[in-house]
Amino acid sequence: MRLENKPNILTLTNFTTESGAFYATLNLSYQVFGPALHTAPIVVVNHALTGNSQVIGATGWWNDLIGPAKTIDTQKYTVIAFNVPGNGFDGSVIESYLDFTARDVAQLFNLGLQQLEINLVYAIIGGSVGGGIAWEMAALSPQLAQHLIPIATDWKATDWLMANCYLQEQILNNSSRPIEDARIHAMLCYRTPESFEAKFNRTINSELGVFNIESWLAHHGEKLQQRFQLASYKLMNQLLKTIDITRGRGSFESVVAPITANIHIIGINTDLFFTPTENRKTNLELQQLQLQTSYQEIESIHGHDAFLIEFEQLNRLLATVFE
Ligand SMILES: CC(=O)SCCNC(=O)CCNC(=O)[C@H](O)C(C)(C)COP(=O)(O)OP(=O)(O)OC[C@H]1O[C@@H](n2cnc3c(N)ncnc32)[C@H](O)[C@@H]1OP(=O)(O)O
Ligand SMILES: N[C@@H](CCO)C(=O)O
Repeated sequence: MRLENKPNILTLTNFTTESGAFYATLNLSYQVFGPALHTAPIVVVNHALTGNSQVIGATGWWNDLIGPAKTIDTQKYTVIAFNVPGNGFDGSVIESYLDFTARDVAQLFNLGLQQLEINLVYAIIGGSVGGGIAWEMAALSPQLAQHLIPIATDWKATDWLMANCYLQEQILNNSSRPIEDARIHAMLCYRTPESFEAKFNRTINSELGVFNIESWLAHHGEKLQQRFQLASYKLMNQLLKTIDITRGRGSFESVVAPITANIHIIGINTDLFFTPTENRKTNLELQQLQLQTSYQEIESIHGHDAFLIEFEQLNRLLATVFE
């Protein structure tokens, strides 16, 4: 799948990943929405697993939150969104998905901002793996953002999340229909039993002669197969499982202490991937360290994907940050 408009491209040179892989050059693409760069406060938006830099527009994935006169008002804020190199939407190529961690991508995004002479942004916001990359960006450049808004995410992948990513990787490497089968499994993590019951209630798809939950899962599998590449899925899955701002750096306290941003954590009461329990713990630890932090929760039966569904709540929770 292509982006609606050709993205801008930055060339980053001599980049060594956390795992020691050397890239002489890497292309980092981005899109800008709203006022030109350097003419208004900047909001960095990080995409999630199957997203891209097209945050708004005909195929935009956050149109309900971002745009003219929306909560993140593109008449007031310049929105910049990078593509994760290798996400399949901009032609950028990486050698192996195993080379990269969430922190590497955060480092690339921060280098991209530096190349654009952006030293301070109003906010960094992202959902799921995009929120994890936002945490990593703040840990790498603690004074970069005035507001850090991690949604449906945390500063670390838990063992439960790693376990599901491992299963995703097994499917992606071994199945004869890797993208379809991986997406079917992933949908069980992105939603909840209550969400399925509310949608389908054991009904049968009379046209296909299968349960509606089955045809719905098959539909999501086929849809992703049409719009996403296998190598990109493997990479995004690898990024999800490697979120951890403390890896190789010491204690959580020492890593977060220098962060000057006002941290607005937004969780989802039914998120199976990044649980509200973990989010509350993070908020409490930040409070104890006297960082500027708050925790708010989206209430939804839909689980992790609620950050792409519950826009009324998301708009309300973010209104004060962007008013
Ligand atoms: C932040 C990011 O980067 S994400 C980037 C964008 N990501 C995505 O778009 C992810 C894929 N999409 C989704 O996960 C969802 O569409 C969301 C989260 C965006 C919205 O969820 P919902 O509005 O609840 O839609 P839901 O998951 O029920 O799916 C609806 C689809 O299932 C289809 N469907 C519904 N019931 C059935 C059924 N019984 N059998 C088969 N298909 C069905 C609908 O026709 C619809 O199809 P379409 O999407 O091709 O139009
Ligand atoms: N539905 C989301 C889930 C990942 O957080 C996506 O496809 O990107």
